[in-house]
Amino acid sequence: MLIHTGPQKWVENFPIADGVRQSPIDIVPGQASYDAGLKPLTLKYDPSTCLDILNNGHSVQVTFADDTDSSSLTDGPISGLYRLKQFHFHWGASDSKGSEHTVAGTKYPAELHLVHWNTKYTSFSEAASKPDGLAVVGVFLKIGGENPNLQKLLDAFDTIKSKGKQTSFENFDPSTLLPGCLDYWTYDGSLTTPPLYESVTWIVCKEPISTSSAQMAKFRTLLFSADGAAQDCMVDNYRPPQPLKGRTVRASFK
Ligand SMILES: NS(=O)(=O)c1cccc(F)c1
Ligand SMILES: [Zn+2]
Repeated sequence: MLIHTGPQKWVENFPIADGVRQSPIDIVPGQASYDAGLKPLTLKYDPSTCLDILNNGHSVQVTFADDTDSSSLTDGPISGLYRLKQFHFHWGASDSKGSEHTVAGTKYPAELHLVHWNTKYTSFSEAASKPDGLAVVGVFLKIGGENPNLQKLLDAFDTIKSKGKQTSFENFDPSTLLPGCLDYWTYDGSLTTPPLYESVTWIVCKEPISTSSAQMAKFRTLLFSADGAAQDCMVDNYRPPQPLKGRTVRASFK
């Protein structure tokens, strides 16, 4: 029988799970502080840096070449240049849940995370444990029309169904997964999966992108389990909101 070691168990091996800047959080728009000093996000992605798509046993991840500044995040709430390393998703067993961040208690069916690391450090691995090491752009997915850009990812899922499978995935432009409006909330947080490092400047877009219910069903055909093991559907791979512990959430918009 299958034993799920969920988020409630993580504190035993990762005590930082009870830390002061854990993610995700519930974003309450009425309590966010508008900051006129926040710049618009500058996201410059080069599709030729896209390498492969992977089932890593807890999500589906698209990985990028990060040996140059070709795909980068600048401005917004950060200083310096952060390079895109990967993007991945979190989703639920049904369309009623799945996002990690919530907005005034509202859960979205899924959430996209675009993970960038600060080039003041020499690598993602070095940056991942530093307080200003990472910047993750979060984008909510809501049920609406079919998303043709998302479909390009979904079409690769049959070849990466089980844990550890990966396949080449080239010339994908992640900016096609961004909403038209890049208004955002930002706060200091953490990785939402172990090791839960408190190293992330979170940048959560206010505007969701669309996906269809059928496309969400495709996410749920992926497996947590490896080939040959008992099939365990990859669903509910989201951590619930964590205590704010006095943090301020700033808004880039009124
Ligand atoms: N879900 S997340 O906080 O974006 C994340 C978790 C683990 C590693 C990573 F690079 C990003
Ligand atoms: Zn994530």
